[in-house]
Amino acid sequence: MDDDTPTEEVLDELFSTIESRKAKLPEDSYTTTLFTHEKGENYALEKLGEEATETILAAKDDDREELLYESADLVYHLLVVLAAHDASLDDLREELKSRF
Ligand SMILES: N=c1c2ncn([C@@H]3O[C@H](COP(=O)(O)OP(=O)(O)OP(=O)(O)O)[C@@H](O)[C@H]3O)c2ncn1[C@@H]1O[C@H](COP(=O)(O)O)[C@@H](O)[C@H]1O
Repeated sequence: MDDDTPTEEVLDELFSTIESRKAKLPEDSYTTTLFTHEKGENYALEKLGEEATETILAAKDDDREELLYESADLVYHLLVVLAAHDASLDDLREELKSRF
């Protein structure tokens, strides 16, 4: 990811990186471990659940800094799971927009 990426483009840049990792599976990538773990998709789903729990605990503790940190972990793992199922960020945007 590029440090110069405008803040409003961060999610697109992150999702694009995740899709690239899924296609190329570079060895030195945490994202690759989520796509290739011996436990299969369960590993990424477990991580998603852990990050959701950690986000909830941060909110319960009223710890704003920790809430933002864990929310970022949660969103990253959610995007990996969406990519694993060939769902895109635009698909997610459309779903959200359909609820307006
Ligand atoms: N946004 C993230 C991101 N958020 C969280 N994580 C990783 O998710 C993991 C979270 O796991 P945990 O909270 O359980 O922490 P842990 O350190 O693994 O501790 P354990 O519980 O496993 O002992 C950590 O290893 C984090 O590094 C992320 N890893 C990568 N990204 C982005 O993905 C891009 C590609 O990363 P690579 O695939 O590694 O190249 C990077 O440039 C980042 O922008």
